[in-house]
Amino acid sequence: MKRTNDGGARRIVVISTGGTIASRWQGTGYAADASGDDVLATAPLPEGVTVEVVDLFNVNSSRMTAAHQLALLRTVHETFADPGVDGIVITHGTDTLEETAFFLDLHHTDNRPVVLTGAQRPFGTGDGDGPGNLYDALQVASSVSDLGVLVVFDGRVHAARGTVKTQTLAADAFSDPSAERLGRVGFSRVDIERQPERPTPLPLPAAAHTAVPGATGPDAVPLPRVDIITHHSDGDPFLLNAAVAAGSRGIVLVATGAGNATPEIAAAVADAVAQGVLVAVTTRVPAGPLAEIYTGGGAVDLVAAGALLTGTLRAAQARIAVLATLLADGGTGAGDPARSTALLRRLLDGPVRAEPALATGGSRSASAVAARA
Ligand SMILES: NC(=O)C[C@H](N)C(=O)O
Repeated sequence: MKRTNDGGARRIVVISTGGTIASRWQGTGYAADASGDDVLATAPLPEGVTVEVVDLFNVNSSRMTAAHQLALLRTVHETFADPGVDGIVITHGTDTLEETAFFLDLHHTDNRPVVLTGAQRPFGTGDGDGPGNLYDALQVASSVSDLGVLVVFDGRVHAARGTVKTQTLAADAFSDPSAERLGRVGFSRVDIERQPERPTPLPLPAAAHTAVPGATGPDAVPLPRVDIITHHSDGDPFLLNAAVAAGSRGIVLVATGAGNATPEIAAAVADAVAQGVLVAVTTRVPAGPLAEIYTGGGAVDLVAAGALLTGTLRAAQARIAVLATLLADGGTGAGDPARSTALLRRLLDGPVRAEPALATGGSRSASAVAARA
């Protein structure tokens, strides 16, 4: 379907992927099943905008896979091959929206915007937030440039990088706990208050040309396995070792505090790295950077074991950075580990070092700091 408001000088393509914005009652619970045309029909169009709809898939986003994300990335590139397109809006479930947004952002080379949005309340309900979010997303997609991939939700404009789902049900579902939002949208205005920080984008991965969502058998492209493992009191290396044994090419360790675990886990990380597995360390704490402060199984030892700290990126987006690295370096995770490590370092924020006074123990000795770890 194509819709135009008032001459429609700005051409926006809406790519529909499912989520609550497209979800209807199935008798036992909600699931995505409304078409992109039906979703678009719920929203008014900003003045001067023409919209075309692409129905790509229709899934609850907890079922999103790397094959879906690669297919979406390919569709974005194909859509922007048309110079007459001014921007793209993607409707997406909120559960994994931050992963897809970041994956697209890491590969986004165009100055035209890609804006992801969705809803916390289902399709076709009188109190739904989908129509307003879609209207806002269209407004942003038709008026900004050079900001990379954006998340527009509940009147707020967020950079893809760092933005996570912070509310399970409330309408203001997204924020970056470590940074301010980029801007606001509302009352027919888009106000951008700061520029996002983005690394040099990656080229389109070769696997993007062949990965088929849901494919098994000969159509299935072997995409690298990347696992997330969370540390906690009583934590041991069992799951990390099991992930390596299951064929993981990348592991995100969700550590405690500023990036700490145990000596046993640090030893397991060293073993994994020796086998060519990329290991990134993030934290269970919602906000703030990772930092090399503690030994005794802390971030100092995890880095010495060959892991990379993820700056302020949290688990789901750190996993996407590892996945994108592996895809860029050969597509299957069988590339050169040293090259992969250098590339992943570029995609992550640089590790934040401890203040010199604390790193050397200040008036305390370094071993006293270690003993307190
Ligand atoms: N609000 C939502 O969109 C949640 C939904 N389960 C999804 O991610 O598809």
